[in-house]
Amino acid sequence: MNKFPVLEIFGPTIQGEGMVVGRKTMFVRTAGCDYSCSWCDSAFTWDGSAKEEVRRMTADEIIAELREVGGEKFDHVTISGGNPALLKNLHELIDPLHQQHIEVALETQGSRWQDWFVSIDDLTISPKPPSSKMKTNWEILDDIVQRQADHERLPNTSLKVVIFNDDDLRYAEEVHKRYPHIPFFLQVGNDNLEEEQPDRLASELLNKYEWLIDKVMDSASLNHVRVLPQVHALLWGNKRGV
Ligand SMILES: C[S@@+](CC[C@H](N)C(=O)[O-])C[C@H]1O[C@@H](n2cnc3c(N)ncnc32)[C@H](O)[C@@H]1O
Ligand SMILES: Nc1nc2[nH]cc(C(=O)O)c2c(=O)[nH]1
Ligand code: SF4
Ligand SMILES: [Mg+2]
Repeated sequence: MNKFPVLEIFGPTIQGEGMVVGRKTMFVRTAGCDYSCSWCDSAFTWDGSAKEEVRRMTADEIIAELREVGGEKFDHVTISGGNPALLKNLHELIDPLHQQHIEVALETQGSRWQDWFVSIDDLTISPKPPSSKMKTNWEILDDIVQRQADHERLPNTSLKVVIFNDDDLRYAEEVHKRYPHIPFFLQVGNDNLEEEQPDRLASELLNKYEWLIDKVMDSASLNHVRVLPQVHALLWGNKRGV
C-alpha cells in the first residue's frame, strides 16, 4: 500500500466553494504543491511551516480516520491540498470510498493530469490568475480538459478562478472563452490572511464580493457563470480545519 502525505482530516463541514458549495463533506488535505501562489490560504501545505504535522498514511488509515472523526455523518469527501494531483496512486483512496457509497471531490490547479481524475465525482480545476504570480501552462490545461471530455466527465468538472483585481478578471474571461462548455465559477479572493477576527474578515470579504459581482455583471464575456464567496471564510474566517 502506498503512503500519502496528509496534513489535515476534518469535518463534516460544508464545502465552502465552487460547484458543490454547501454540500456536507469531510476534507482530506494533502501536503506539497508544485505552485507557490502569492496569496495561498493554505501555504502551510508547502512552505515548510507545518512539516512536523505531515503524516504518511495509507488509504486504509485515511479512511479509518475519516470514520473516527466523521462517524456515519458523511457521504462525501473532498480531497484538497496543496496539490493532490501530485499523487500518482490516489485511486487507492478514491475506489474504496466509492465502494462505501461515498462521493469524492477534488481541488487542483490544473498543472498535472492523473488517470484517476476520471473517477472524481466533483473535479474543481482552479487555474491561477496573474495576481498569484504563477504562469498557466495552457497545453497541460487543454490536455486535462480534453481527457475529461474524452471520458465523458465534463458533467463532473468545473473551473474556478479566484479574482483579486482587473487583470485577474481579464484572465478569467480568457479561461471562460477557451473552455465555454465547462461550468465556470468566479471566487472572491481573500487577501487578508492575517485577520483573526471572523466578523472583520467577513465584512471585508462581503465588500469584495459586491465589487466582483458588479464587475461580472458589467462584462459581456462572463454571462454563463456563477459568482461566489468562500462561504467558510465568511463564517469562520481564516481558521484552519473548518
Ligand atoms: C488551497 S487550494 C488547494 C488546491 C489546489 N492547489 C488549487 O489551488 O486549486 C484550494 C482552493 O483555494 C483557493 N484559494 C487559495 N488561496 C485563496 C485565497 N487567498 N482567496 C481565495 N481563494 C483561495 C484556490 O484557488 C483553490 O481553488
Ligand atoms: N469548508 C471548506 N470549504 C473548502 N473548499 C475548498 C477548501 C480548500 O481549502 O480546498 C475548503 C476548506 O478548507 N474548507
Ligand atoms: S496551487 Fe493551490 S495550494 Fe498551491 S500555492 Fe496555489 S492556492 Fe496554494
Ligand atoms: Mg481553503
